[in-house]
Amino acid sequence: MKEKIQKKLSDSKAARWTALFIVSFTMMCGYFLTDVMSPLENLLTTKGKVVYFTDDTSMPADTLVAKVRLFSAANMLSEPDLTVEKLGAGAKMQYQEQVNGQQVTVEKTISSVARGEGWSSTEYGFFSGAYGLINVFLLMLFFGGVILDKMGIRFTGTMSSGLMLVGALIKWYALSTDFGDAQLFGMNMQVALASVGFAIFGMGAEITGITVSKVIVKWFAGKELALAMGLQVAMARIGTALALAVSLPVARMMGNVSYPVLFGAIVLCTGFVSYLVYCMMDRKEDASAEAVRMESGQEKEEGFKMSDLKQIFCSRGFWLINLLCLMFYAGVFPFLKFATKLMIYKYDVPESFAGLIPALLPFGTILLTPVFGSLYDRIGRGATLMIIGSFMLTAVHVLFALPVMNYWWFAVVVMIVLGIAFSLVPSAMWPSVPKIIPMKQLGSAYAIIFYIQNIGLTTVPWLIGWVIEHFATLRNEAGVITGYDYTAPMVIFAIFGVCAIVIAMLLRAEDAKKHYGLEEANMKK
Ligand SMILES: NCCCC[C@H](N)C(=O)NCC(=O)O
Repeated sequence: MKEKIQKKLSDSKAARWTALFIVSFTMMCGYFLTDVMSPLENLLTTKGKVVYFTDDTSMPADTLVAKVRLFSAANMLSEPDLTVEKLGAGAKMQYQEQVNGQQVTVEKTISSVARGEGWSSTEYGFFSGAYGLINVFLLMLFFGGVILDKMGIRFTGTMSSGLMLVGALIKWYALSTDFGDAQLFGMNMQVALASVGFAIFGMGAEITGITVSKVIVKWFAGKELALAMGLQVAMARIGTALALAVSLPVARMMGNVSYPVLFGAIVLCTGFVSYLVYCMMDRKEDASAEAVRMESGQEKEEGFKMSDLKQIFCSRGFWLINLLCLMFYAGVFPFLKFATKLMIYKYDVPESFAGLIPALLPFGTILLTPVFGSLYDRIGRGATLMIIGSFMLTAVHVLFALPVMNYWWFAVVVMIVLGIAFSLVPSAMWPSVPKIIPMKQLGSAYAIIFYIQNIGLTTVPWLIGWVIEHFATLRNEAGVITGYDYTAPMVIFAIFGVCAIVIAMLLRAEDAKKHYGLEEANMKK
């Protein structure tokens, strides 16, 4: 009689792709919430109500009331019974506006009215960077990696996806509440509390990120690893793209910035449940792997020891990946936080469409990341792909910094190029880590990379918010904001790109010396 040969659950194609889909869904929900506030920068940084017109322009409500009153007085019309509170969808307004140097009377219809929160650009930058606050300053990402290697995938992922949910709910509470002039930690109470929520969420999101990376290596090592990682990143990008595309329309429709966050929190609940489902599969995979080990008489793998960290810290290739990740991602994710407003003020895109142009970036990566991942699996050239991606990132930011070509279509083309760069580097970088660091230290290795990356995700939005407030904001004599000049912030982003190029080249040289195999295919023939 033929003996039954034990197989691991992950040897089944259907099982491993199902596991991938489930954990990627959890991550996608997290990415949605991460960027759900990015298209709301203009609304958050406007004080009082904002009026949206049917022709897709917007205006602070008190400015509109003043203009309409002035128009009525100048035209000897009876004083309109108009206050900011009375403005509502469907109302028709008449006032005068300068068009091509001439005063013309315009008639507009209000499509919706939403409440602006009156944050400063610095406050918005602080809030956006708060994502990595606990990860960086309380070293939680580092400890998260150690917890992952010590306590395992099921415990860590359940804890971290729960933390994402708690953080999202705090953020929603902060944004849906009017705290008046109350202060917390010497800051506007709403900004401070929303930042605390975002920091707790960010801790959960990043620990979930390293857990999901380890899950994928566990199921796909020696198989379609880069394709699987590419697909996971692609699904995550769907979350980012949806956030960028739907957030502002939802906020406008509901009249308040808190609703997109509430929607994100509900989505996250489903992500949490899907991780619990994955935990059942993970248990089965462990049981089947143990049966295979027993049958083949293999030694049990030694568990993670703190001394293993030394091996990680001593690898030059590992540090180069860290630095590349820091610089490359500093030029992408923080940029997305400010990109919608850039579209409005530099490229003159109507506010309701402005989020769609940055949304092209993640949408493009949805297709391309798995394509490049599969390319890396089959033909290799990982380090080269990273160099090309870094060149493209730099070119994109230089083009955005130029004071010319301020056309919306140009912004679209440049954003597509950024999408290609943002597919090339992640699809080659993440699957390269297991070529440098062994499996049992992988949780800690990914955690350290994410930790260093989070230093950028935290401090770069602070820097850019501050630079926009002090060097990019244009005001008239009365101190009223009239526009923005984005040259300085975009030059800063371009510098990150240049650093990424240099580091990616050093990484390729190191690979040639140490034979990590970054230029070789992942799939064993
Ligand atoms: N906006 C989400 C930030 C997630 C950062 C995360 N540490 C990460 O790098 N994930 C991989 C990726 O390419 O998104």
